[in-house]
Amino acid sequence: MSTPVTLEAIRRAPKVLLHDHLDGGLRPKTVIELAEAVGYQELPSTDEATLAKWFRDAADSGSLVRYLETFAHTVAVMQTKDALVRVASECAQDLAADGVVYAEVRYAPELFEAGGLKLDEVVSALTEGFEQGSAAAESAGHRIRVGALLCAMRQNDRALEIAELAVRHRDAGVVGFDIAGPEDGFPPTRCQAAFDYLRDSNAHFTIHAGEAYGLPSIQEAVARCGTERIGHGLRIADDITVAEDGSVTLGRLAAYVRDRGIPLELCPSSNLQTGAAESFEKHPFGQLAGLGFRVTVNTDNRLMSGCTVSSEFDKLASTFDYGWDDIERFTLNAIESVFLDLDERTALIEDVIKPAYAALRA
Ligand SMILES: O=c1[nH]cnc2c1ncn2[C@H]1C[C@H](O)[C@@H](CO)O1
Ligand SMILES: [Zn+2]
Repeated sequence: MSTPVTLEAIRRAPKVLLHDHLDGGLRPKTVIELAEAVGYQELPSTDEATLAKWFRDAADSGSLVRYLETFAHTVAVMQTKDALVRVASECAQDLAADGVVYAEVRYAPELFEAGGLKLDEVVSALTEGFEQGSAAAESAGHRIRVGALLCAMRQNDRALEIAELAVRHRDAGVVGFDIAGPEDGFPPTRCQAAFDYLRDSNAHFTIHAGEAYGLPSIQEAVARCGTERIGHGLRIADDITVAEDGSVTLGRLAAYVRDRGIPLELCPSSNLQTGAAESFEKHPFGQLAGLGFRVTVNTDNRLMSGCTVSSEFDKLASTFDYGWDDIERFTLNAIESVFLDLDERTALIEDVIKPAYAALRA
């Protein structure tokens, strides 16, 4: 008898997370304690449950720009080395406890300079935190490996500097690069020099595109910048036409993205909050998965969405009636898309993922 697909069983299944923001995943208790330690007075509440609800409600704004305003509070308490180490360590432990075996966690180093830390010190502190957290998780019986993605904020015009930082740290905890922040008005080609530099350096990157802006953003990210993966990318559905008789036609861009197997880092709960999708039922995840796009399941911001990777899988499974075969397929989609070398990927697939899903189906 196959194990029923429940939230509890999904939590025990090995999962791979490609799109999770460090500053969107703090524990509410940690936000409160760090704020107290540095004398930050602007928190909307110092009660854990009230603060957790405040983040979810404020992020549930229907606009990416308003959603992003909530990060002022988490970023404010992440300005010292100790705070960074703690936040990264807890992140690794929380993901491991949720059954994540490999995560690429992203953050923007340029946001953590206000307390006097240099960019390289920020990255070293966070790498130390991820390592500490992974060691603690292993002692608690959950094995996880965390790689960092360095984001440049689209509005700050520091992309090349951050890309160089990512390359400097690529053998020390950093696996790639991304651009984040407001999408409308900040097209990916504004950061073209950074992407050209990364390609010349054989370094990996993904690009947030097709979340708060549509097809032109995805087109630039793929065709001009040469992105390996697309952060969100759900608006690729705008290039898919379904006729009255149910027949489906893909436009050139959608066909290219699907046929090249370009991974989509989908984050349904976040999309509901920013107004990119109306509901789980209407989220393009189901359509894209059905058409053979390389879809993956992600959290984006666990604090702002009150979610985990397991809860996202659970909601998708109940909405689209997915079983273990589907959950394993999305997990394999993710591990095939990571910025790790082939040996490490293969070891995770053969030694961890496949045996676990075979057991769940048995
Ligand atoms: O979904 C998102 N789209 C664009 N930017 C985002 C999203 N979620 C978080 N960010 C921003 C806010 C964070 O401060 C920054 C780096 O993690 O990335
Ligand atoms: Zn994101």
